[in-house]
Amino acid sequence: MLPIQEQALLALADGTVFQGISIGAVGHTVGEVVFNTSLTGYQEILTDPSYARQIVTLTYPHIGSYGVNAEDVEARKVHAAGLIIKDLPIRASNFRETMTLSQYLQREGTVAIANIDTRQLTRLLRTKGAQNGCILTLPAGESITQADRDRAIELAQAAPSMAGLDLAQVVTQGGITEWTETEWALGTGFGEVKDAKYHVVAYDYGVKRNILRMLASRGCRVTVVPAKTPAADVLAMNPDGVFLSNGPGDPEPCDYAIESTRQIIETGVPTFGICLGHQIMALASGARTFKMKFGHHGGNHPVKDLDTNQVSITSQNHGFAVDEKSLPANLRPTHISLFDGTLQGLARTDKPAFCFQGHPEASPGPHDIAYLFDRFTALMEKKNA
Ligand SMILES: NC(=O)CC[C@H](N)C(=O)O
Repeated sequence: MLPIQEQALLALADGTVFQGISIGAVGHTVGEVVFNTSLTGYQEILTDPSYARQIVTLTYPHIGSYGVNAEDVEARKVHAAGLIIKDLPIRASNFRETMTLSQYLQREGTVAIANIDTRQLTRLLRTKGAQNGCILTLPAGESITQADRDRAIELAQAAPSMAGLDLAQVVTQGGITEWTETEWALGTGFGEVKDAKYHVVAYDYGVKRNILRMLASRGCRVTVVPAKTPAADVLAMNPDGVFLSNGPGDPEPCDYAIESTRQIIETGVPTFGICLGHQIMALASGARTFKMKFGHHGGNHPVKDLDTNQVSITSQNHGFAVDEKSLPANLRPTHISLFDGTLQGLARTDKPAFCFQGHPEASPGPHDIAYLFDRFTALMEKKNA
């Protein structure tokens, strides 16, 4: 049960205002309002660093029913700027639960709103496109005035646009760390990589832990390095492969990442990029990116492998995409979205480098396309043979 039911407003930059109840921290938050269609995984979504400066609307109506635990996190803290849901169940129940979603949001200082007609909101975002918004909490029991509404709208309108924002350098970790933890399994929990076969250097632009775990589960010892690490420093570590992580914001202003990626690919070291990493690899190869209308966020996106015609149901979370018309001759499309035909995968024809726009580590989501991790280890195997 919630201790106090503070009220809350959700205002969009276009002037639309929704009224609901506060289920998180007191105060206000601003960010780009996006919708995610995943049925489960609210804790992984909240902690995904790619959601920095974004307020996430979950379209599944009941959120919070299994509470939160210490394991289902993709980073050490909540990165989403806020949360919008329809219904917070009165009771959370799960054998792994350590606290309720509401307690967690309060502890993390995350402003969140419930009792919102998320269908209406999602249709609005789908028709008009993603836009900035503000969640403003207000004391319980007091009537909400027009001045409160106007204040929330003004805060939404004053928030910076996502286009042009380099957020990778904001969320990247400070130092160099070694990652050895493998994937979680019921009964055994997390494991440790033993007798690692490959050494991978992973650029952290806001990396999700499950990517590192899936690499570790495939025999990789992973050295995680900050976003601005020069290519020369990475190459000096003698990696078998280099990984370019997911991350928040617009890929285009990340010139340091684009330049180091260009240099690394040039040397012929096997390179794999996911999401922001995919966009960085494309930019480093001479392609362009653009801002999508409302992006792809969810766990039910069909993607076609153009080499095999196989369709995978994938997890997605991106607001930018690579422009197919801008591809240079040495960048080959390997996957497309069956939702809107946008590019989902690319491979260099001249170097052992490939990338994927969606999330093969799908945490949460289906693992149909986890074969991309095996493709990466196969490239390293071939290089070392
Ligand atoms: N998940 C990601 O890495 C997102 C990449 C980028 N920030 C986008 O929105 O397109």
